[in-house]
Amino acid sequence: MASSAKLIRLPPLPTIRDLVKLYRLRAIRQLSQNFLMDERITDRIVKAAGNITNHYVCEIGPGPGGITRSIIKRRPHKLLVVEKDPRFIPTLELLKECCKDYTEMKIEIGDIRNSDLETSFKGAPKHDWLDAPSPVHLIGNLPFSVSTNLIIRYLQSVSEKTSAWSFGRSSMTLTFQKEVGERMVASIKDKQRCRLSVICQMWCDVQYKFTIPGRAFVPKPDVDVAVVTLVPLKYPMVKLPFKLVEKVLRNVFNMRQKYCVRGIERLFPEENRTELASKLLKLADLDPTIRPFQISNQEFVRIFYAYQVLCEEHPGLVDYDSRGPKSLVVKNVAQLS
Ligand SMILES: C[S@@+](CC[C@H](N)C(=O)[O-])C[C@H]1O[C@@H](n2cnc3c(N)ncnc32)[C@H](O)[C@@H]1O
Repeated sequence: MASSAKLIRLPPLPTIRDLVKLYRLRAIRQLSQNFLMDERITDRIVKAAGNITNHYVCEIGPGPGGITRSIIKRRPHKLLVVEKDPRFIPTLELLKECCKDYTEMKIEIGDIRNSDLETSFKGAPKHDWLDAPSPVHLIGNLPFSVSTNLIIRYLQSVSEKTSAWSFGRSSMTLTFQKEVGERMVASIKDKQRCRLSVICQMWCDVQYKFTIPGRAFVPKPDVDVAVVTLVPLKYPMVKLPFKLVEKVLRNVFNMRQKYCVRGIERLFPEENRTELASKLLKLADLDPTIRPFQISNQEFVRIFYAYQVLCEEHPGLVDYDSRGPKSLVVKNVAQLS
């Protein structure tokens, strides 16, 4: 890799002064623009993604192109960069020109949440889910404002094998606020364990790679940043609809400090709550007095399947939402009897 990197002539990364003067650029707070200008760090992020040479890469939020340079040095076959801020077009066009002999680079100006990754990577080989991970990779120093929301969407796509995961087990190498990264990998009894930990671990092998100190960014954010990789599991821990799993976790973790039975009760209309919660716990063979963060992934799987059994017995439960209007409760109670 080191020898091929030498052959590539990339323009130098614009300095901060360049960014301000040439592009009259000011980091926009709403777009979470905190730039990485240190090549050693951007190289390390890309290295965390594994082998990308001749592969298909989507970079989310390239900004002035620090990580983009590190990606290009590794010569992917195709590189799609999705950036919301059009002020970066000239810098990105320059990079596109430099790598055109070996990497087909496409610049998409828009919101990553509207990007159709399946169409963008049309032509990439489709791997069987049980094969080695696919040659499609998502890499990004994500805007904090969208990162958690985006990872939930991507996990749903992983569970449904759609979007980038229609090509097989595509990997993600993304940055998060340090505390969010710690939550994603938190295991049983860890005080950081929450809904996000379990939902990530149901479908992916999640690894906290390293921490980037806030001072490495321009402008410096108030927090440190985690680089996390997620590779979909060959055999997901659960084979149930994403929405069901998400709903159970949302309710159980709603009462973090209380016995788990309290959160489980919220899955059921008030009138039948006690009876159905105790039935679920019996089916799942779970102690009602443990707290949500003390529940292992395997035990959560038993809870999901027990809830599924109850939903099949009482179809009205599927749409029941404890936050919903009272009328919904009455309707569901009627269906339960
Ligand atoms: C934290 S900065 C990182 C920039 C660059 N990758 C780096 O490491 O220096 C986040 C980038 O994402 C862009 N961005 C923000 N929201 C976005 C969205 N919804 N879709 C695509 N890009 C977005 C911002 O304009 C910004 O360039």
